[in-house]
Amino acid sequence: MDHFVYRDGRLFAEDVAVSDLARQHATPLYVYSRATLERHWHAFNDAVGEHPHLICYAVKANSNLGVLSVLAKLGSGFDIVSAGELARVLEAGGDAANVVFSGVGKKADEIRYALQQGIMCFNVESEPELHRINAVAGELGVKAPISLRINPDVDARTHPYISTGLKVNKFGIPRERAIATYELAASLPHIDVVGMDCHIGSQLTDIDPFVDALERLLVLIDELAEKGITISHLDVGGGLGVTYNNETPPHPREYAAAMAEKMTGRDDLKLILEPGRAIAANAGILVTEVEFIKEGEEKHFAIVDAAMNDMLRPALYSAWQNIIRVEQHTAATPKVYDIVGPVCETGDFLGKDRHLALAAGDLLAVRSAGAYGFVMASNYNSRCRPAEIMVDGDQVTVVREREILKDLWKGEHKLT
Ligand SMILES: Cc1ncc(COP(=O)(O)O)c(C=O)c1O
Ligand SMILES: N[C@@H](CCCC[NH3+])C(=O)O
Repeated sequence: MDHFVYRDGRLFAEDVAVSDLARQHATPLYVYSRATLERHWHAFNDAVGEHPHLICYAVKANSNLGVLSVLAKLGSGFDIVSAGELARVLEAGGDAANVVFSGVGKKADEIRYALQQGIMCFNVESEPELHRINAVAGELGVKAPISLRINPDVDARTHPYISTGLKVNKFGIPRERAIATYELAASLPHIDVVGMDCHIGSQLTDIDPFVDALERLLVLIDELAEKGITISHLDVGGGLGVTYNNETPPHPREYAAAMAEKMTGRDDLKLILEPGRAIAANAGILVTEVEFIKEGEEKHFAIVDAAMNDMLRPALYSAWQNIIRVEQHTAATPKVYDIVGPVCETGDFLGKDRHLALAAGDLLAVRSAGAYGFVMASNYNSRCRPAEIMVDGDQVTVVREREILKDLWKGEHKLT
């Protein structure tokens, strides 16, 4: 069941009319649905079934405190890539003991903070990082729990910018060096080897590369055991895609069940999944207002008040996001529009060649905007970043206020 639906020609987020939200909170505006977040998280968690497991939501997809707090209340774990993300998880009520720390460039300060908070595990991406973690843990007089992120060299068949599991990618430790690196880790005094990890890319729409990667890692785990190194968890990363247009990714249930099935007979190996997009993308929309209709020589443009600084995916990856009217009724004539923002870049568009009936003042919703939407927003062109709102039934919470840049115009804040 979708929680962004039309009723009597008006788009609703759960039980609240999106046009009412836009009027009250101004546009551009991100709107999230609590029920959708919960449903997606449960789809993963329930499908794994009895096998010991933990869903570690990838915070980078959407680190809004309201979103994190919904997931923390469900007992979710979290996959983080910075100290900032850890601070957000803790602020939202998440448990450090359920946090895995990924990323190729962890700084010593970040490692120290994560150790002090007692995270579950560092997903280590290189030998120098291993030495750095060992040194910081030594200073603190503790042992750092680690897993190695292995690059399984499988083709995720996704956009080249978001494929991470190939030899040419900067991520992980090559399969060929895995055993030697584990032996190094096991020899370091302040390292505790607890797991193995991989993440092969994002927006995958096929199940085969996931299964392939998992099988390759299980072979490695058995080889490791023969060398006397036993681990207690296998983290297969995130990456499950969603439907933006006509993609047909497996359902989270199907994906999680397939992963769990491969773990049959290995009850001492906890399965960790790190979904981000598949939990958050379709739990959010970006609402924007048409400022002007501009007739070009060869194109019709709808200039809207959201831009690439609010939603970067179309500009960065030529990503296609569905754009729909917030109120279906209109007297306008349908035309083929480029939906563009006010930023001074030719690449500033939310959608191209969209068949829509539009007039100035109309509200539009960019769908599937809950993941890699606000988190990739910037202040480019000194624009304010949008407010973010959580809807729960008929309840509305402003979880992030619009920035105060507007107050600059009134002279109420000093520029720094
Ligand atoms: C290590 C790691 N885990 C999890 C994710 C989440 O990926 P996705 O949002 O595609 O599920 C990412 C991003 O691709 C990642 O780099
Ligand atoms: N930001 C990307 C995905 C990157 C995944 C993170 N490793 C997107 O919008 O699709």
